[in-house]
Amino acid sequence: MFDHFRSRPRRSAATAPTTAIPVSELSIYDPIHFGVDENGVRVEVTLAGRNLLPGGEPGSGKSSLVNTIVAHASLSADCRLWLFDGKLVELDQWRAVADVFVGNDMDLAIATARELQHEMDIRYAMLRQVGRRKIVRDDGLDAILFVLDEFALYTATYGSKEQRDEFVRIFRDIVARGRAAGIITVAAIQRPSADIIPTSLRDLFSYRVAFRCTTDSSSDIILTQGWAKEGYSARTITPEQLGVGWLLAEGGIPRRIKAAYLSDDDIRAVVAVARHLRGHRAA
Ligand SMILES: Nc1ncnc2c1ncn2[C@@H]1O[C@H](COP(=O)(O)OP(=O)(O)OP(=O)(O)O)[C@@H](O)[C@H]1O
Repeated sequence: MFDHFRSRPRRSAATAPTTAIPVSELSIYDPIHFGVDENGVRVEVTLAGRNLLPGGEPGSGKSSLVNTIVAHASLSADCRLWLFDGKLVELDQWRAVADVFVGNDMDLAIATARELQHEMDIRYAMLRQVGRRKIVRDDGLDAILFVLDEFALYTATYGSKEQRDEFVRIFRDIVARGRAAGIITVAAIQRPSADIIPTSLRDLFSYRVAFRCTTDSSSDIILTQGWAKEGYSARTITPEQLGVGWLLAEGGIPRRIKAAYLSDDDIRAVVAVARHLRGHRAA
């Protein structure tokens, strides 16, 4: 339906050049492998049409989960990668396959977030024209994975107060309205606190993962007030349990998971395949 809007033709393994590594591409509409639960059962999450908030102490495993998600998205020819990496090291390996890559430049972060907001508005206008509410898999319009690692660097650290406020304003709009327009937001948060992630913003993320936290209240800030009292607290995760977290999905009961992990070599290998699938587009 929206074929004229795609700037890049969909490619498949069957139509890829013969020099391409023979691997079939994924779709961002497919479930993403997150890891296993405490019974060893595979945990998969479909992120299309959703937002995800991973939070927890430094070194608890947030970026590793984000890498797993970006890996899936990079192998999905129907997904563009808009990566904001405030620390410039967490997502840097994906730069070669990112459509957009923003580091610690606050002016660029605001301008790029505005661009994404504009893209969202265009998509809403297109949906209105055809009397539809949301973009779906077969519309022929790429989804956008919008990743911020680390969220608070853009909202509480870099730039002036005016810049940070402006960034938060645009970010909130994208998180609130983006899902129907095919924009999936993943925002990683260190040291969760109510001033960094107010409840009204947190609640726009229907999937959340609480990695190790130092207090019940910071665990509840990620999940929802009250879960710690029920026994679902990321405070119980020890520093040795890297990549362990509580996954809360759309109002269900938190599930303890051990996230999958990609080493730097694994990521390099995925990037090599993704470059073929994505036709070497780079940010
Ligand atoms: N699922 C996992 N399995 C095994 N090891 C892991 C896993 N997740 C993370 N680790 C280990 O923990 C280290 C820190 O993880 P990661 O960088 O994801 O933490 P983080 O929460 O993003 O930290 P920061 O907030 O400082 O960026 C990794 O370099 C890796 O060695």
